[in-house]
Amino acid sequence: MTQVGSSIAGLLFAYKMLENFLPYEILRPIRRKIHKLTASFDPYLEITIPEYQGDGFKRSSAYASIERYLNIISTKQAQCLQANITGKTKKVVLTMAEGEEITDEYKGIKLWWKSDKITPNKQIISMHPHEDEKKYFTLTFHKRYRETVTEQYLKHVLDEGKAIEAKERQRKLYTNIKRRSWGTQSLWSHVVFEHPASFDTMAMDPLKKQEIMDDLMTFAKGKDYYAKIGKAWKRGYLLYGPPGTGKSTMIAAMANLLNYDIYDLELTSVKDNTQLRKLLIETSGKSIIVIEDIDCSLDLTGQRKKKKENEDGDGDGDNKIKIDGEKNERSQVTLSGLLNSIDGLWSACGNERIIVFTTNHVEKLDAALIRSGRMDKHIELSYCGFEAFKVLANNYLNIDSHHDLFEKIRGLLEETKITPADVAENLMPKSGTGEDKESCLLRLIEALEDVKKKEIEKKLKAEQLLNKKKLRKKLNKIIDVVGRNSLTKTRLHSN
Ligand SMILES: Nc1ncnc2c1ncn2[C@@H]1O[C@H](COP(=O)(O)OP(=O)(O)OP(=O)(O)O)[C@@H](O)[C@H]1O
Repeated sequence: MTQVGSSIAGLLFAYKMLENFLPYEILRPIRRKIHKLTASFDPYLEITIPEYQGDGFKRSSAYASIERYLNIISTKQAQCLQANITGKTKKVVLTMAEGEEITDEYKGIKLWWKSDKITPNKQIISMHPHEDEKKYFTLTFHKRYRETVTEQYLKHVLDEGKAIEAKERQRKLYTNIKRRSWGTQSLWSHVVFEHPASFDTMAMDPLKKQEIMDDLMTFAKGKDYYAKIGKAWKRGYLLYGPPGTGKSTMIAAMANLLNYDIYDLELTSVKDNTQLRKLLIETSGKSIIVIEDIDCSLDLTGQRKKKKENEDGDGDGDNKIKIDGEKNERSQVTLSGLLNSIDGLWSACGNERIIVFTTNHVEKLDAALIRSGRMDKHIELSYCGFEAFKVLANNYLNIDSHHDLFEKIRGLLEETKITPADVAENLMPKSGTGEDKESCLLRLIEALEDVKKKEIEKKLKAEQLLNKKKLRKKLNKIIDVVGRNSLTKTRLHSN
């Protein structure tokens, strides 16, 4: 035993010496051999998770997830931490420093994690892209727990790490910008998505709001359910209503609730159906694909348009999108192309995606576009009611339940059609004027009374116009009858 021990010690010493001269590729197999030799005497097992896998070009996602998981434990345990500043938000993320060891416990099993790195000899030239730093984690545990650790614990660590990653990751807002030449590079460009909208601040009927939130949450948790029923994990929402009723705000609130990215698809910038399909396939999971004002992007007057184009000799059997570019370039995207691309997306890579169409004129949309299965839920966003107003009063003026002017406002809201955007505009205190809550509410009352007056005037005008039309119709009838009578008399006379 003494001899074996001293041989191992000798080998380890020789290995340490070699470490300074040999490149990582040669060191690795030697290291493995030494491990094999020592393992037969060691009751503990070791698993190594390197930062870069395979050809060394791609950072291992397992390493990233484990890093997130260990960050939580190491913040409490490690003696030496490394601070990293992330992204635009300048958030400080603490990770365990190299050489640090921390312990974890799972179902009564004790486990040791160590973060380490190999710094190769700088004099040796290597084509390896990450040569200067070879980080890795080692997990050590007793041999008798091999099964539980490899089959359960590692899965638990990866799942937890992924969940933390999803929570912490910066979400993105992607847009497809119009290009002068339709190149082959990625068609999306992105910025960090940091919209403050939430369902809490959405002004709408609370029951309807809850229903939408429940629907979204059911979808997000529905992975197994969608797999069970054999459907792609996706859901389509159609948001419709007049301008300023919160359609765009709701999309931001949806993304914030689910922690999804947003792909804002500008159809008028898409060259043709092939490019549209490419754009949709390039989108990632956990995302909301948005086509705003779909009635404006796509000529959806269906058959009428087709017929007219055919009459003009310009028809090719489908509706096309117009691009108002410098050369008035015309997009070749068609309605059927859009439908096929959406359906194709689900069959090709349809996991965890939401697609949202918005429109101010739902009646203009082609039935095929908004049928169930494509647009599963239709949500109407309408004029501001009293419940919605209360949310805005709380958002803008911190009035959480009641104010003496509320009753008057309730009455006026019942009689008028005003959008939440207009209500919000009137409730916002003007900067530098030192306006108090009451002044803002009084300004809203004034605006509501103004809207009411205009609506009455409009109604009166419409009534007058209708009466005029009716009168004209009556007069025409009388003239007609009188005319016919005189004609009959003349005929009788001449006979
Ligand atoms: N329901 C709402 N709840 C909270 N704020 C709202 C609501 N509706 C509108 N607003 C406010 O009005 C502004 C404009 O709303 P938004 O852009 O969401 O309306 P929209 O329906 O998408 O309009 P458009 O059809 O013109 O695109 C928002 O910035 C938001 O502050």
